[in-house]
Amino acid sequence: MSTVRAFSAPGKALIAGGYLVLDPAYNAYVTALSCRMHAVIESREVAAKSKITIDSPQFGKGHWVYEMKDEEFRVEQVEGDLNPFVGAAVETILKYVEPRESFNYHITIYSDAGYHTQQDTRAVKSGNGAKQFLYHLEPIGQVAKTGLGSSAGLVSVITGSLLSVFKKSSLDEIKDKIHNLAQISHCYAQKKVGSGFDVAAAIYGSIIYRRFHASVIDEYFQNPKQEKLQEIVNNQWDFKHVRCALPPGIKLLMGDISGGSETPKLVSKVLKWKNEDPNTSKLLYENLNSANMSLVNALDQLHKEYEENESNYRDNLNKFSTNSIISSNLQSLVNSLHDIRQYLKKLTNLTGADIEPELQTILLDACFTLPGCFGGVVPGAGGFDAISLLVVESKVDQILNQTMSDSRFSNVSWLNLHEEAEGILEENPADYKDLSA
Ligand SMILES: Nc1ncnc2c1ncn2[C@@H]1O[C@H](COP(=O)(O)OP(=O)(O)OP(=O)(O)O)[C@@H](O)[C@H]1O
Ligand SMILES: C[C@@](O)(CCOP(=O)(O)O)CC(=O)O
Repeated sequence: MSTVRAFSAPGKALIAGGYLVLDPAYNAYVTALSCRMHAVIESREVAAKSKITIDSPQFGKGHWVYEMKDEEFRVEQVEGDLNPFVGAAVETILKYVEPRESFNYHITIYSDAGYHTQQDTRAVKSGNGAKQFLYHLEPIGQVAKTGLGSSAGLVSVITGSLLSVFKKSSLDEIKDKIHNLAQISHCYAQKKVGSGFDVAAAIYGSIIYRRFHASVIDEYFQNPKQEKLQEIVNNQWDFKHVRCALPPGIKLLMGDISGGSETPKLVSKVLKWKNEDPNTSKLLYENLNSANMSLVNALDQLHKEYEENESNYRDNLNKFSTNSIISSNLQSLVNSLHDIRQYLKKLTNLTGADIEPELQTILLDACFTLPGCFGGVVPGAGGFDAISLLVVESKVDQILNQTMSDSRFSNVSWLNLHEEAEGILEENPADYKDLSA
């Protein structure tokens, strides 16, 4: 195997399951996106001390060096500002692998344009033209993010690339271990055990996801010993990640509202209300979950319809986009998106958290009148960040044109993104040459 290898992992949109995904009782529907995080890893001549260097050349001060200190596999950062996600990924992997031989790995990170604002950037293409990335002047912490899960992608590609080279393995052989390690590192960097759907999507791609129990990771945080880490990472975790993808001809269209939301604040309001009113919240969660599962079921039925009779399926999509007859499976898709919104709106009113605020309600209602639109939701934690629509693929250009001259959509920027259902992948290192010059 060559000494240079490259990996990429996708960003995500949580289409159904916001808030519920924090509870291992419920399933969520997560779509992996064409916006990906990349890592190119190279083994360099070993110096006096074993070390790992990480460069993120698209951002100011994007340079971090970590040295391994002793037989305890302790790591010390010797260059660069604090980056908790990079630090946690490096530290955790070294503790897990316990490398006995000296090493000197150099990782270069590249992130696709969709993760961050595109203002004040310069585009740089790789030598063979296969990849293009935007370069910012500011350090990463000062560049506005879009909420597609850059930290989950980052931790996943660092973990994936390092474990692949230390174990001299292909990704498929060690994917579950990469997942477990990345979840632990991501939680450690965030100082809390979250639902983990963003890391799971970075590793496994588009998935129906049910979270692991927080105790799996808490156990290690309480006893952060090497043996404990190895035991936990090597165990089979009790969580669900079933591959999924949108049915053919149906596209996810994401619109950026650039309003910004503070997810932790929204989550703490919802959890406070849930504790204070367990009966009402239980009923609402159950109803919201039924609507989420109706969406999953409608998408599944549409896949089946396509497999059974493709021309009939395509005909139904065409009829829907010309506002004529609507097939029962497409009607279920429309109904489920509508129901999800009703319950999210209820959650908004009961908790006081701006999950589907009035402005988003007006916008989503307007979207529903667009040609070929099945409906849409506020993805993830909701708020003023973004909207996600499901639309007939062949109508996308018409939607983009029509909304350009319609004042109801004046604060929406349609994102140049689509579903790319694949999780972490090995890439061709030649595609990243001459980028960081
Ligand atoms: N290209 C990158 N290079 C280096 N560090 C990065 C890069 N992208 C993200 N990070 C790290 O991840 C942090 C952002 O993570 P955070 O979880 O706040 O946002 P996100 O994952 O993009 O969005 P969200 O969690 O809302 O989906 C940055 O401050 C930085 O530490
Ligand atoms: C509200 C929550 O369920 C989803 C947050 O999703 P996002 O980061 O807004 O895509 C919280 C979580 O699962 O981390």
